[in-house]
Amino acid sequence: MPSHPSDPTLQARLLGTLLANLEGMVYRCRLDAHWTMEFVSEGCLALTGHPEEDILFNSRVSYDDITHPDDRDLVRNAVLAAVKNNRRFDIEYRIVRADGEVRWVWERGTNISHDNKQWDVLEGFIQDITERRQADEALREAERRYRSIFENAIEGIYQSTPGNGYLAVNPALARMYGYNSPHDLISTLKDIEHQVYVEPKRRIEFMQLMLKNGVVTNFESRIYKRDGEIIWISENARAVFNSTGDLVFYEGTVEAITERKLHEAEIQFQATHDALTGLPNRTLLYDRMQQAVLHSERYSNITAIAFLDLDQFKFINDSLGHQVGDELLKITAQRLTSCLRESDTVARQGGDEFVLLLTSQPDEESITQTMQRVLHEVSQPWMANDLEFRITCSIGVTLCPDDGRDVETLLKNADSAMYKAKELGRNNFQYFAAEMNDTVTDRLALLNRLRQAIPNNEFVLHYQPKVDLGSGKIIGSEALIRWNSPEGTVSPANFIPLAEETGLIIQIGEWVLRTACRQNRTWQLAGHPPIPVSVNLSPRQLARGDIVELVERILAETGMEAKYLELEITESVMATDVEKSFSLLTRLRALGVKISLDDFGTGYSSLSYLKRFPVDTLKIDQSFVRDIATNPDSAAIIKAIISLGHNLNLTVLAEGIETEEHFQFLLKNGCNEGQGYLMSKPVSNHAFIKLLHEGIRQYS
Ligand SMILES: Nc1nc2c(ncn2[C@@H]2O[C@H](COP(=O)(O)O[C@H]3[C@@H](O)[C@H](n4cnc5c(=O)[nH]c(N)nc54)O[C@@H]3COP(=O)(O)O)[C@@H](O)[C@H]2O)c(=O)[nH]1
Repeated sequence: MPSHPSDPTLQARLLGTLLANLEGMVYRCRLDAHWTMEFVSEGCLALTGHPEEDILFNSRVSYDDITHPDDRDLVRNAVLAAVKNNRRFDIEYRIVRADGEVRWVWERGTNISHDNKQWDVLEGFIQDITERRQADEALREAERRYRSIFENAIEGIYQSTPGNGYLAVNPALARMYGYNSPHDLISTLKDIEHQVYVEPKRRIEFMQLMLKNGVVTNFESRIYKRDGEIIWISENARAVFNSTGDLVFYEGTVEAITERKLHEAEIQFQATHDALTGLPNRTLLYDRMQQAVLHSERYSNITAIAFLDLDQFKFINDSLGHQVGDELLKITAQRLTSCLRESDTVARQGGDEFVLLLTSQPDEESITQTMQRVLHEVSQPWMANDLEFRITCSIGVTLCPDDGRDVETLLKNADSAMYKAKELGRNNFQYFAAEMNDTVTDRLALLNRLRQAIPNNEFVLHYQPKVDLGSGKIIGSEALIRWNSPEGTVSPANFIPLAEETGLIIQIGEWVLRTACRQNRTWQLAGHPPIPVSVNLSPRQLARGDIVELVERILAETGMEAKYLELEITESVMATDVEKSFSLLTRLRALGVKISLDDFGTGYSSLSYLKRFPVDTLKIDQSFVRDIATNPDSAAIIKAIISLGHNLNLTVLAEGIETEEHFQFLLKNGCNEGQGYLMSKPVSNHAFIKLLHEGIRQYS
């Protein structure tokens, strides 16, 4: 028969079972100096390591002894306070077990009323909570660590709400965004989308990515700092959901990447721009051209590609030095840029070649106007070494889609048109025409043949007499090269510029100098009246700097006296590297060689140099002579040159005299000497000897 729950025997047995199996110790003790135990449950041994009988009535050890010395006051104060206030006490403290191990315990108890008035009695329960305390401590430690990371991280850390505000940010993020403290940031930024992101749509993209993937990685954006400064940041973040799957907040890290971005931009810029001029380079040009071609095709508008080459740049670079050459390229880059719209592109193709990309052009007229502007701007004077210079350019223009629909073709066509512009006297622009491509092929073929001309003995010299205008007597000769190529005679006007461009002129010029001196000496040895021979000196020959040695060597080789050699240089040679030219010409003069300034009046050199430079003769350019009758300006210029020359004690020679009228005008105005078809065209060596003997027609 089952016992009734109120049966005292049953209750005692249940209580005994409970006490025996409790993890901890039930006790009854006196509130005295030793916490004298009157009763302890079976758990005493497990808790303290002491058997019950050792503790009861302090037989071997008191509970006060077991209490950790550092915690005894704490325990006593807590118990006394509770007793005084008639409350339960509830304390955590340490005990020292029999084996010396320190354990944390949790004690709850109360003062109970009883008949003995000698001492108060406490009843309670003491439980080992060491594991929990350790777990709590570990948790607190972990929290401390994470807080330290949060507080001291260099990266910004945040939690933000989908509602556009911040829940928490660390000091690094506040600093990064220019705020005094995390609180300052959180209370100011209530609308992340507009207050933080420079492009507010980035916040929307951020949220969309979160919705789709739950994370964003390396999410790079530009953001406003508190003072309005814009910086680049990179975010790594994740969405945090609650147990029911609702989005609670986003949390993530922020890295300031402005420096990296600037560095990347710098690298990108370097990869796509020319280091000297800062202009887009070939890579970027091709890219933009490709886009422009597509645009032209889609919207049926014109894209113009202009290939521009500086005239005489190589000469300037060689003679004035690379620093001046670089300066000129930079100035040209600026001038070109100033002529175009922002949407157009000026690129440096390499060397002294530039490409202009003009998009969405309304018509050819507008392109023509731009090209005229470019020619004008490029030819403006510029200063180097305190000297004023001018340089011109030649431009080839091709149109998309009419002349080509791919980058390579368009550039090739523009290049061909540029060569045409060079051929037509430089300082002009030409639109591409299909037949121009043949010209480029022809040029390459010509160059190949030109290389073989000296070894194959294909050059000869012709001579044009120089005549004293007063007496009509031949007083000199100009050596002019002729090329009897196997394919026919090639005019020097066609191959000299090519030889100049490619440097072949150095070899050719040396051949001319040697041949002219040798033949002149042969005339003299044959008993013909000795007259000087003039040889054209290319700017490149002078720029090399060894011309004096070359002339000396050839004079020695041929036995010709220096006074019979005249070197014709152009004005530009004199005006480029002034000191170098001055020194070379002075040394040539010292040998006894004469110097004449060819094509005078067409260049830009300062007249002050004329006074200083060792020059003997001014050769009035034939373009002025040709226009004597039709252009009063030309006539006036001729008169001025004659007067200038005479004032400087120079001989003045006019070239290109083709008519009696030219002759009379020049004679009347005091020009000393002349050259031209009226007297004689350039003739062969043999024919010239004949002229020397027979003389030419007498004038005046
Ligand atoms: N560096 C070198 N340049 C040279 C050399 N030989 C010639 N050249 C240069 O080539 C250009 C063309 O020369 P060319 O066809 O020989 O023409 C010369 C004369 O034939 C021409 N001329 C002379 N008189 C008249 C005339 O009355 N009318 C007319 N239309 N042309 C005429 O002028 C040219 C001479 O020019 P210049 O040298 O300025 O005195 C030319 O630039 C030559 O310089 C060479 O060996 N080396």
